[in-house]
Amino acid sequence: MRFDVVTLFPAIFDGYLTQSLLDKAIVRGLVEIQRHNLRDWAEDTPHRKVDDRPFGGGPGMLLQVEPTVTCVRDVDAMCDVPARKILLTPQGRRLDQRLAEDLATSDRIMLMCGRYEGFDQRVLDILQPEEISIGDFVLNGGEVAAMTIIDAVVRLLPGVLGDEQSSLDDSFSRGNRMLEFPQYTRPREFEGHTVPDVLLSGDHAAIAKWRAEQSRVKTIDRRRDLLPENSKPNHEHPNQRS
Ligand SMILES: N#Cc1c(-c2ccc3ccn(Cc4cccnc4)c3c2)n[nH]c1N
Repeated sequence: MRFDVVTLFPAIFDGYLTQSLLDKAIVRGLVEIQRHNLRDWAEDTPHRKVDDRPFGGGPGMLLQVEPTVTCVRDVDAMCDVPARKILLTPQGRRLDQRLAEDLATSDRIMLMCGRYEGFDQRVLDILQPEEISIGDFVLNGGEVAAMTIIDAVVRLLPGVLGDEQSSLDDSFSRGNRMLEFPQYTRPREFEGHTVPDVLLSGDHAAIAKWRAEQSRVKTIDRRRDLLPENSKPNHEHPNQRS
């Protein structure tokens, strides 16, 4: 899979791209991530300006339609595989595991990271990107959301996680809508806190039963909405692909 990230701050991704799981996936050719600085498409070259004040007044600045549309079209054309265009915005469809799994089926994804107050509306009208939000809180730009999407998607790609780390049993993965059971490792005791005896018993049936019960109790306590009898579909955003 290839990701193309359009951003005013490509350097934000430097540390992220060298973290082990992603770095290994890149080295193994399982994923490719290309960054594109929107300022490289600025018409006003001395100041590389790509933003301006909103018509009709209001706070802040908007990213202008001309450099953005030109950039996205140029980036899309850099590779034969057309990119699935995703625009990060607080107004987008909420990212969840189901959407991450859908995104993981794409061969190429372009992540459009805005800043300031976002993009001129004509960027959305012309390019028709899918709009995705990572949650009901306000960030300063799309870059953190883009990294979140890359993180959630790359771990789902075949071969990225070893079998022992399979994402299949994760909370939320592939329809699994239960929170994870508590986990323990060495030492067996720390400051008087011990490991549940069942986990040391070697009785795999009893361990499985205990873990299932722990997941159920935790889910009821914290995320009753995840239980099948309470689940509601995550309605697709109006401009979301089916
Ligand atoms: N995805 C996602 C997001 C964002 C987000 C994404 C892109 C941009 C570009 C600019 N801002 C600031 C901004 C502030 C106020 C109004 N509109 C925009 C962004 C916020 N915030 N929260 C999310 N879950």
